[in-house]
Amino acid sequence: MTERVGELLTEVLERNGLSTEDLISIWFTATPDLHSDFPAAAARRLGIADVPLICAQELEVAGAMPRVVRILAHTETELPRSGIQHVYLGAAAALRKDIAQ
Ligand SMILES: O=C(O)C(=O)C[C@]1(C(=O)O)C=C[C@@H](O)C=C1
Repeated sequence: MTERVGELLTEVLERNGLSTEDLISIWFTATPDLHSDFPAAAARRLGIADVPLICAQELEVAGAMPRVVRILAHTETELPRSGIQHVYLGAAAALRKDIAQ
């Protein structure tokens, strides 16, 4: 979990030209089958220490993709909404083919 969440956060920051200083808060969700750690702990291991973080469980919907951590990050940015890169790694790219980069 730590490695993959770190990878996702790093991609979100890099692809949007952001640094950890631009982060206001981050909301994580994990599917109900993930129990090894809090995604927020992975963020702190990346040095994101002074940012409010929250973890919640994704809805348990029949047929939903298992083993997914989602991040909703609130950030400072000059980018217009159309310029924001939405990051879906691996199989998760199938979840939002319309916005996954
Ligand atoms: O964007 C995702 O990760 C999705 O799985 C899609 C979607 C949605 O329908 O918009 C579905 C469930 C999640 O809680 C978030 C968003």
